[in-house]
Amino acid sequence: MKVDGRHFRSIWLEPDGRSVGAIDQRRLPHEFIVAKITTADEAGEAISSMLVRGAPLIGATAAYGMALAMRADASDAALERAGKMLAASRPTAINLKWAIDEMQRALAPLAASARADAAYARAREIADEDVEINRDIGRHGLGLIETIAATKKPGEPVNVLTHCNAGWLATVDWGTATSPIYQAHDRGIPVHVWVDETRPRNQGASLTAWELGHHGVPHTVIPDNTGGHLMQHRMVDLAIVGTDRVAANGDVCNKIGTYLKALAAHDNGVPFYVALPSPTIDFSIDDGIRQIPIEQRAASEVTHLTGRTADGRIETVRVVPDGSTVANFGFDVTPARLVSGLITERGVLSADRAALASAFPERSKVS
Ligand SMILES: CSC[C@@H](O)[C@@H](O)C(=O)COP(=O)(O)O
Repeated sequence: MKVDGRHFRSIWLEPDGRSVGAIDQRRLPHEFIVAKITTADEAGEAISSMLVRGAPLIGATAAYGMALAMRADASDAALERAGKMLAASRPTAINLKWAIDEMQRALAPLAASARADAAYARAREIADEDVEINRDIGRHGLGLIETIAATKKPGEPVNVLTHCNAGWLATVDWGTATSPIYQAHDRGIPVHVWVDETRPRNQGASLTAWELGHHGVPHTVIPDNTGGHLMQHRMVDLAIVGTDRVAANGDVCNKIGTYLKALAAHDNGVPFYVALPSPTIDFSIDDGIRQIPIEQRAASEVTHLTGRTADGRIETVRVVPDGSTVANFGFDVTPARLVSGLITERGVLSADRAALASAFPERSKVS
């Protein structure tokens, strides 16, 4: 997507053919800085520090991390070691494990001398496939927006609520939840997005708002607790969120607070859709609530806030009293019964085992 009129992906291979460029998402929206990742360890650190984040981008970064590892040492032991190190960088997004498995499956049968080139080629493919998948998610999700737009008065926007950042920054390009929105906007359908700020790290306020603004999509940032009120007053036509892992039964794990939005949507008859690429499906898990590991992050993400002062300095301030205990669960699970549908690259599916398995038979048999 575009940044100041110039097309960017969130991650790319640098012209030197070895190192990897990525937008440093910790600095947005205040500073647009490109980071260079030159080793597998740096790729792991980029994921755990959230320089890159969002399930599909975590997967693509891990794939490039495996390629960087193979460049340094293409032995069997290094292939195993790099996979373990990268897999430990964040626990919830299954795309991480998916990408590492893909890389190991492609590289293990090869002679060590052939592994580095093959690893860069497969990482590039994983990144390119993500772009195509997200484009297709947008095509399928567009139908949902078009149906609602047909019920509106001329010029009246379709109001979409989203949580966290499942935009192009969270993927390689297009985003998952945002892809239908961008495609509707690009076709001239009036869309307006309610952007949940998404405490504690504020991915909505900092990243989704930044992306939508750069693409010219009308949007309003709201405190996390606002969605229920908006839904009661018919100010939300549709909710679309992303996900870090979908269990085989259709349960959806996403950024903390997603479940509360799904409950409010259910109570108010607002359609609640989840957009996902197939690598986000974990067919090895049957019960999302019991089995998906939920990341717990540093207390400082809750106790402190970072922002720009009036004179342009970036500062971090404490907002919680000294001595208070805090909890920082990164994700929650929305039961499948609250999900109106799953927007995938192969169409909009019901959130259940049969629909997932029949749309992705090759994946459902593997795990
Ligand atoms: C297309 S991204 C889907 C999810 O990864 C996204 O909604 C999300 O929760 C991201 O969480 P984050 O902690 O910022 O990595």
